[in-house]
Amino acid sequence: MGVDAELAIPVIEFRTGSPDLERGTEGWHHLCKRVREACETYGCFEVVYEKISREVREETFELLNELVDVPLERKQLNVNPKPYHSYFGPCSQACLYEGFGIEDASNYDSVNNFAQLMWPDGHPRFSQTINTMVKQMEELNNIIWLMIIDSYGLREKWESLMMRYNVLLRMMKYMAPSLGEYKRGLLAHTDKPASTIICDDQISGLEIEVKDDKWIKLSTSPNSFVFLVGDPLMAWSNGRMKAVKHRVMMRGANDRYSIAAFTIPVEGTIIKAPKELIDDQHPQLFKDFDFMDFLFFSFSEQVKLIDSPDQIYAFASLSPPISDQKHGS
Ligand SMILES: O=C(O)CCC(=O)C(=O)O
Ligand SMILES: [Fe+2]
Repeated sequence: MGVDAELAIPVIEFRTGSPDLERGTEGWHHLCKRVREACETYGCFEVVYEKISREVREETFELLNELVDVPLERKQLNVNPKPYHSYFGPCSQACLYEGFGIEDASNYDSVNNFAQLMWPDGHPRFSQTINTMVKQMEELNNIIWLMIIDSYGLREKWESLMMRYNVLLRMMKYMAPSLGEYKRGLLAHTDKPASTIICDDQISGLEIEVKDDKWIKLSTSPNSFVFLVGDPLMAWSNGRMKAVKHRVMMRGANDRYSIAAFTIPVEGTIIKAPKELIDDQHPQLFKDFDFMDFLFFSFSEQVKLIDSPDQIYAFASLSPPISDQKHGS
């Protein structure tokens, strides 16, 4: 169905140096409320975050341009047994898409190892810039997660609630379609990592579903990023937040470049809704589950026929749901 040009997702500003970013201030609580509302209503928002400099951002995209020119046999060295962590070239399901994966990319050595696979003589500027970019995106993600925790009144417990995670960086290119075409760049899906921060080069293409088959196209500014709630964060919130269905659709003469910082909870992490988010009005929707088991499940052959947003229900839903009273904590 159609793309609505009128509707837009919330834009939330995190102003550098502002007291609003100091935990506990009135401004902080106001931002927490806006973040929570956006995550519950849309499952995403645009965040204006100038702390990540335009220079680093522009250089990141220049480097991504260099990366896509690496010979295919080198690109194919980017392999990882974990789903969605490896290189994918254009294929029948996504003929415009190409993407690379760097696991634990806020760790310099991981980025450097990747760079050495792609460029046998190494590429220190790639390793440095990409690692800097990812560390700053991770910092942004941490602020947003803290806001989510505080927005549900769970401040006292934040240390136990904050999942430990690594950042999976994916660096992507979507080729421009033929003249006049409006063509799929990436299949509609909900994200399987806990949450995602996307940064693009202002060539639009990312669309989110606001209601059944009603889509809006996002367009970001050079200082903004898109935060997306993934299935595990939705399950953690006991269904209060929405895991947003999104896709990439390409039109026009320009290729699109984007990078995504995915939060991958560390091995052994159990996704479990805090007991404060379970009550009679909000019975527990999901059983506690191991994040990695879910990730492997959602990319397995048996699951291919299940629509992406339904996979988490197939994997972990409790039916009937159980309220706190019956379940205890
Ligand atoms: O490239 C984009 O804008 C979106 C990428 C995405 O949704 C994904 O890799 O899961
Ligand atoms: Fe996605």
